[in-house]
Amino acid sequence: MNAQHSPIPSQQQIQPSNPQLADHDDIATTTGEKRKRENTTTQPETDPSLNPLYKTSLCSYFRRHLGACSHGSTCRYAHGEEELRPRPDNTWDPTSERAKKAIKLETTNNNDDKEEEEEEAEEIAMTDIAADDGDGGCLDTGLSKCLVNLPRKWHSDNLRKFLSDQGVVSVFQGILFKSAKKKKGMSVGFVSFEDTEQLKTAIEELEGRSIGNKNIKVADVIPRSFEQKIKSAMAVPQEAPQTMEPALDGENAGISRSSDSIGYGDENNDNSTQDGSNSRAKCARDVVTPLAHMPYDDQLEHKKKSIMQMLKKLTRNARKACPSGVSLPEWILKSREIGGLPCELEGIIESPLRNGYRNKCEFSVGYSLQGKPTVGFMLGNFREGVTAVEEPLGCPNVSSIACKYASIFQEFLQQSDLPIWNRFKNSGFWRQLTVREGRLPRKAADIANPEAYISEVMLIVQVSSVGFGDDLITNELRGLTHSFTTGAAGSTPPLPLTALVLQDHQGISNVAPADAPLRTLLLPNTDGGSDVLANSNVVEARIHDYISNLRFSISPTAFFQVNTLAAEKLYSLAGDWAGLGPDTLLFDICCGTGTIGLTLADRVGMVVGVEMNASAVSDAHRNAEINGIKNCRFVCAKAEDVIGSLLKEYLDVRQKEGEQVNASESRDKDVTVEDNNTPIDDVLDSSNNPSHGLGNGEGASGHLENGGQEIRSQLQKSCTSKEGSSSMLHYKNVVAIVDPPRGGLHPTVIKALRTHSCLRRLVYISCNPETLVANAIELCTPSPEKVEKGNGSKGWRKMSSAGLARHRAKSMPISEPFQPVKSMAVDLFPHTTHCEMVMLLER
Ligand SMILES: C[S@@+](CC[C@H](N)C(=O)[O-])C[C@H]1O[C@@H](n2cnc3c(N)ncnc32)[C@H](O)[C@@H]1O
Repeated sequence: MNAQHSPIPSQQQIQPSNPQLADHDDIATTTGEKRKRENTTTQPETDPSLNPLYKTSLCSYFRRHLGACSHGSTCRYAHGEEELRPRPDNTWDPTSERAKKAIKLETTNNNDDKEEEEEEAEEIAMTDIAADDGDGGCLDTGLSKCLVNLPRKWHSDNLRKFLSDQGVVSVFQGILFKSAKKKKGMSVGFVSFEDTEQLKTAIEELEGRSIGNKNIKVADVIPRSFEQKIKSAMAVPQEAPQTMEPALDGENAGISRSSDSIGYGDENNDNSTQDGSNSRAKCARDVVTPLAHMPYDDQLEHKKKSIMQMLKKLTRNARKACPSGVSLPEWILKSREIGGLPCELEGIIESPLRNGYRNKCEFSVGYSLQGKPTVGFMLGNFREGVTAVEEPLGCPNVSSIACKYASIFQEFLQQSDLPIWNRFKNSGFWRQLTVREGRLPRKAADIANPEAYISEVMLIVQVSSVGFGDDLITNELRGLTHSFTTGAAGSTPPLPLTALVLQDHQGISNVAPADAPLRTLLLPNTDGGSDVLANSNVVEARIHDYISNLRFSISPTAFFQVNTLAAEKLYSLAGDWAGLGPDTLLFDICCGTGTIGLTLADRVGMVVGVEMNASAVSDAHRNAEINGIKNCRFVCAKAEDVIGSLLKEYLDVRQKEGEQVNASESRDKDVTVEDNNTPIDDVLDSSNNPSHGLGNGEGASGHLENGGQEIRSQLQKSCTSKEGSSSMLHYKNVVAIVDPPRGGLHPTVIKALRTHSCLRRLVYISCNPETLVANAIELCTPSPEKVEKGNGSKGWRKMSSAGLARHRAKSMPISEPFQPVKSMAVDLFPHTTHCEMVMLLER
């Protein structure tokens, strides 16, 4: 046997000094040099294919002598690309076509990345500049232009000098302007003008000019959000002072709330510049439903494209975060074949209802542009000094029933003795009206007249009662109740009215914490017979809706998807992708009123839901009961506080089962709250961790801010359920469906899901593709050989969510990554830029 070209690799042979290169005579290296044969000794023969380096290098004899290798099929080297196997570190023989392809892909992606970073930086800089016109105010887009193709090295002074030096029309004074701004490194600058005359002259002057070999382009300033567009069209209501105030709350600062509410601060706070509309937004319809001017098919196409852009970030960032020395996972290598996507985007499911689909609308109380007390949508952003409110009449996503209630309330306010909330002074009484609708069960065919199926309505009036006398309040509430009941009864057809709730909230923003006091106001008989007990607390307010033929009871502050029929499609898709069966244990993380788990309960062995909103959890229990579902357990806690313990509890039992551990021992074992990776005390501190910077809206403001002891005992109580413990032994398939708020999953939850290797499949439902991508980067990036410890998170505030995720991925404990398998969008929000997404991750 030819010892120098032995068909059987020896142990020595598989440990070359450079493990990337197999021990082979004359093997070509990456640099093209030929490596000398190494002395090897023949080892006892074992099955050569078991050797990790078997067929991981191309056979040079085979290549050079056109297929003639004396070892034939016993050769340990690959005879051609087809036989070639990846190396243990997942790289390919550097002389192979596959390796060359990977290198090419990496180079292209690096370039893409660079471009992406530049674009991102430019976008941020543009926004920074555009948001500040130099007077601390906001840019008037009507009197501003951006100049494109400026030298990157210029800063504002260069731009000002350039403008002053120009002048054919205005030869002596150069181009007149109000302010000119440019950031070094960007090719775009902003110029604003005092009046249209200045603007017109400047355009004439700049037309056709070039700097170096680049033609200057004068473009419209397209603001990042509607706020700038609207600003100039908005008069600050007469009540409010004309000064600018700093942004103080999520609602008005444009920080998104959960996707279940409608108001300027969330769904409406879109990047409207991407909707193809250049018209100035002047009405609530444009603000709330910026895509309403497009045919529905175009809206879907638009959403699909923007989701694709976002998904590509997952590929780019996971590749960038892939530790050196670890080869790129297959899904990244394959992404090139599908345009850089991490997996196929299988399409977008349309909403069964396009108009009036919202079952929940939050109407602000304020003044119209004409100074009239109004109930509807804010036309702009408080930060920009816009507090004007317009009636919701033209907004296609709002039902006519919700519009009617807004107008009944508006009429009432016009004669109320209590003041409307003033956002500048943080004073006043009436703040907001929320209309929640419950519908009858229906079939798809019923959607021809969807409003006929609205059978229940809950009204939630938010007030700030501090400083107002009880008698006055009681009197006003009596009048309010009367207005709603008579208004509802007097409409044609009469409006359903199931519950009227008062929410007392003192905070600056209208976004009330889950524990803001609620009071149910008794409604008089429709014949006006009984008196209104305005301060009664007796009746529990709730409405009902149906998903997949299950009845759901919903309390005032519990989350419920705003488009019930589309939500049904979303949940059934998630269920189909989750690979469910009788031996499945399904974790429903961020379960709300239990919708996902309960609608899928008949397809699995058991559901464990986790939700932090106590009312929603109590609804979930009630919903299980009214639908006769017995295989669900709901835990009331922040997911980050309990997920590690729950996974450990269930998955450890599985493992033990595999190890033939006595089942009764498992049944009786005490549940502990410690987690392999995050002891409970650490977890409880995690809200202080600055690296949790994904703007985890709802997640950040939990009502369960109790100590570790309380959570421990709560968990122990809920975890010692006999039923749960005894039946968990049968589950071979463990799946998680996560449906977090816009901020995405807490890092502790991501870490727990990733490091519990028994969890093989994860379905991620997201109302915010950006945080889905950020979370998926952490879930899908391969582990390094050695984890970086304590690399801090300095500067995390400035990082993009993807950058932060890459940073976190570095310190993720070594674990098998997930792979994106497929994704699909579901349009729950027609006429807006928002969309739900489902992504299947597997490992
Ligand atoms: C998008 S909703 C989904 C609810 C439910 N899956 C559904 O479709 O009806 C997100 C839910 O997560 C809950 N939530 C937010 N942060 C949470 C956290 N840290 N832990 C557990 N639940 C949380 C919210 O209260 C809300 O009910």
